[in-house]
Amino acid sequence: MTGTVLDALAAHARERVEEKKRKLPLAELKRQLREREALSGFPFETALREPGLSVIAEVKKASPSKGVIAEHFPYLEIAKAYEAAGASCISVLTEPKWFLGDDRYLREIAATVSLPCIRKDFTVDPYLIYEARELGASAVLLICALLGRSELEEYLGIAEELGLSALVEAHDEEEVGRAAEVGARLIGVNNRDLKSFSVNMENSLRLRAAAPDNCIFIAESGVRTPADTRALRTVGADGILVGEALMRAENKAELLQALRKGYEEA
Ligand SMILES: O=C(O)c1ccccc1NCC(=O)[C@H](O)[C@H](O)COP(=O)(O)O
Repeated sequence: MTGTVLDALAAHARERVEEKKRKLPLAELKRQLREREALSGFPFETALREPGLSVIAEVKKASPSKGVIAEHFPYLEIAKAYEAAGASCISVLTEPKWFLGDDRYLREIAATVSLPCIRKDFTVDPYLIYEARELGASAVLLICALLGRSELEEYLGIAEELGLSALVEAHDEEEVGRAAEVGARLIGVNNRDLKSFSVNMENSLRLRAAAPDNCIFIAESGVRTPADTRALRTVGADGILVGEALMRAENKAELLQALRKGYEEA
């Protein structure tokens, strides 16, 4: 990859969108959506508002930083195990090149489990939001580093219209401020530095205070121990987004329970 990883991911996402539009133009996708039942009640956000630690469990086959995480990848079984373990929501990667994700994984998981799912992708065009709805998602990820203020507002508006929640991801104070200004109700702070790939929990611990008290605040990346969730509670975080640690855990229920216990003990 040349440039930053995020630049490469975004450039490839733009190419994917053009290909998707050639296969199914946006007007036709919108027409198909009009025939579907409206999504009401913002199920993703509602699940995250439950008391206690909210856990968004990620179905993640590979990543730019770790390469292949799961050679054997029974994605439906993994999603069902997350549901049985008591996760609040499921994150499904659909980025195909570096995360080895697939739209099909999202469609099938959303149709199989009763937990709300977020489409984890690099949303660089409204098409991906409409498509997320068509695939059965209840939420999309909007990354501040990829979207200017007006795009963030526009994309949030589209998500809202479709009944989808938007998890707005920030890495620093400026991005948290921008997320708050555009009215994001769900703000995620990523602990992974996308240039060095280093993970530092301090990022979400420090930035909680920069986000509005009444937003749902999610710590993303590198969360793996009860000590992490204990520290997150002390700063007032509401939830976590966990990929690798849960993917590698033989007993997902045990890890999830331990993470919740750490949070409750704080
Ligand atoms: O995971 C990566 O290597 C990565 C690289 C570049 C951009 C994004 C990346 N990850 C996306 C995520 O947000 C994580 O999958 C998610 O927060 C879970 O992280 P983890 O628990 O550390 O697997």
